[in-house]
Amino acid sequence: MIKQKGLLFILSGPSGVGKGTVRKEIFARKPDLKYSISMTTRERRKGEREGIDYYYKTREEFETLIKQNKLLEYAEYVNNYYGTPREFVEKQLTDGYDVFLEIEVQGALQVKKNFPEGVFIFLLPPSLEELKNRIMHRGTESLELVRNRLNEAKNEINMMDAYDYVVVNDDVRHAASKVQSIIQSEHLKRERVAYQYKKLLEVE
Ligand SMILES: Nc1nc2c(ncn2[C@@H]2O[C@H](COP(=O)(O)OP(=O)(O)O)[C@@H](O)[C@H]2O)c(=O)[nH]1
Ligand SMILES: Nc1ncnc2c1ncn2[C@@H]1O[C@H](COP(=O)(O)OP(=O)(O)O)[C@@H](O)[C@H]1O
Repeated sequence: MIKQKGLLFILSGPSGVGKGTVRKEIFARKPDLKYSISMTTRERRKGEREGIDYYYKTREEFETLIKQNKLLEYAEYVNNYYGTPREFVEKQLTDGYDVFLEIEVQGALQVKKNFPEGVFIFLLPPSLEELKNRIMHRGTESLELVRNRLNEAKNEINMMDAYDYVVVNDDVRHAASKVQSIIQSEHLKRERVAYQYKKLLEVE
């Protein structure tokens, strides 16, 4: 029997909406999914670990990876590069595993171009006011950066139509459950299509 390819899920949305938080909640539940660890040129934060949170690269190393076409997508975000390793994702999908990306909007739109069969999930804040609170409470940004990020968020929210699903991140556990339901329902959808196709062949 031919092994079915895995599905690719992309969780994206504006900065500060809670992508990282929701992703961690989903993975704490030990789902049957492979998380794609990104590469970045940003400094390693306290508590972060190489190969668990990110693969940390110099700008030079990252630019070599770009030239060698080793990234499925990449984006420059607040003066740092972030990108998804192509080989890991393709290998897991071919081996039949589902892969989960948590990336910003520019990168998600690149994946959409190259990988339209992916399942694109947009995480939306309950309101812009709440988004501002979340960015400020995270405390890693100056007031000017908060303002820039909010303006950027408005442009990013306009890209929502390009996505298959929208999930409001009102409560972390609730949002994580909604994303898990989407994953389940995409599997059911695929099984149904496969079943109908098999039936069709039987009739012939
Ligand atoms: N395009 C792209 N974005 C990524 C990737 N990995 C992480 N990001 C996004 O980069 C942004 C900054 O991430 P990070 O520096 O960890 O800070 P955070 O704002 O605390 O999550 C977040 O929106 C992440 O979702 C990637 O591989 N590609
Ligand atoms: N549902 C939520 N309710 C309240 N605060 C949240 C929620 N989701 C995330 N946060 C908080 O918002 C801030 C931004 O979350 P983070 O996961 O870093 O966002 P992103 O990865 O999208 O930039 C963090 O301080 C996080 O604890």
